[in-house]
Formats: sequence, C-alpha cells, structure tokens
Amino acid sequence: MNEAELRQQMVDLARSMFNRGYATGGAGNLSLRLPNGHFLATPTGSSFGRLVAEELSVVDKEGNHLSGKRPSKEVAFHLAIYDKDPNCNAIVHLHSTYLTALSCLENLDPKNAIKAFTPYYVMRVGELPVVPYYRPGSSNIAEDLAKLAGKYRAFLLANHGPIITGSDFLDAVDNAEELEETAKLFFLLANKPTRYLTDEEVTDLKGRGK
Ligand SMILES: O=C(CO)COP(=O)(O)O
Ligand SMILES: [Zn+2]
Repeated sequence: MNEAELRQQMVDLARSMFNRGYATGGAGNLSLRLPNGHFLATPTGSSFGRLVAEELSVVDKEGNHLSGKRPSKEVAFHLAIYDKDPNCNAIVHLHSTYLTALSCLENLDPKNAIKAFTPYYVMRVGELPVVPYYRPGSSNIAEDLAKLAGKYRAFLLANHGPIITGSDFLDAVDNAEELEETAKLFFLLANKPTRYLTDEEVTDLKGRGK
C-alpha cells in the first residue's frame, strides 16, 4: 500500500473502532510504519471518529515532527516499539472498556495479565505483560516498553490501557479486537470455575499462525 492508501486505511479503521465503542472522546492513539521509513501517527487529542487523512502526523524515527498536526504525546512509546521490533509495522493504543478495567486490577501477573483460555488469544497475542503505572505521555513508558518490545505482541499499561502491535495496520486492529474480547470474557468468567488451556495446548498453538 502507498502512503495515501495507508492514510485512508487509518482513517477508515479508526472510525470503525470508534463506531463500535473501542475508543471514546480523544483517548488512544494509532501509528504505522510508512514505506519511506517515517511513521504516520494520530494527532494529539484527536477522536478516532473524526480523523482527517491529510491532517495525520508524520514523524521520523527520532520523533521529529515532519508534517501534519502535532503528534500524539505517546509517539515516543510507539517509536520505542518499532525500534526494537522489526516485525511490528503498526500499533494501536486504546482505553477500551474491558482491557482498561483489567489494567486497574490489583495483583496482576506482571509477566502475563491474561492466562490463556481460548486459542485465538494465544494465536494473536500470546502473553500480555504489564507496564507499571506512569502518567500518560511519560518517557518512562517508552523506557519500559523498549525492554519488552520484540518479545511480546501486546502490552498492558497499568491503570491506563492496552498497546497492541501488528504486522500491518489491519493485523494490529484485528489483534486489538481479539484482545478486548478476551478481556470481556475474562470478566464474564470471573468467579466461575474455568478450564484454562494447558501448557501443551498453548505450545501447540504457538507458531502456527492465525
Ligand atoms: O491515550 C492517550 C494518552 O495515553 C491520548 O493521548 P494523545 O491524544 O496525545 O494521543
Ligand atoms: Zn492512553
């Protein structure tokens, strides 16, 4: 896809997420790797329901603002992930209801906030490490993510929300939807005796693709 098509894809899928309740107000941000090595990102404060293709922000890998509106205050953590994960070409950060509720629970396993109970969670995400709470826009988020990126496909910011990566923008959005649905099921199953996938079942699913 060329840059114009990628811009349109970001606008269209962001609106689709907004219309289905994955994003509200001005919360969350999106980015993707452009063919020329720069990055397209949502402008700070923008609603997923009202993005404009020509207004999207372009930054280089050092975070210099090259064109469009002022980029998301979280652009540093997006760049930290791209830097450490060459297979990541798109990132979705949401404050979606169930994943954000999960991010507020005490005693989450910092290595994996959701123990697998369905195969698609394993196939699309695998594990969900937790980054401690820092205020939105803090450089600490990027520093912590730099240590995890490349080893995981999604991350949970404590008391904040999820970050989901993908091989392209569509993949990142599909992974985000799968993860939000998994968190919803997690709460539906709360206090109900649950059969988790066994280690053997998880290992069998890993590396098989989607
Ligand atoms: O989700 C957000 C902060 O974590 C939104 O910030 P931006 O509007 O600057 O992208
Ligand atoms: Zn946020």
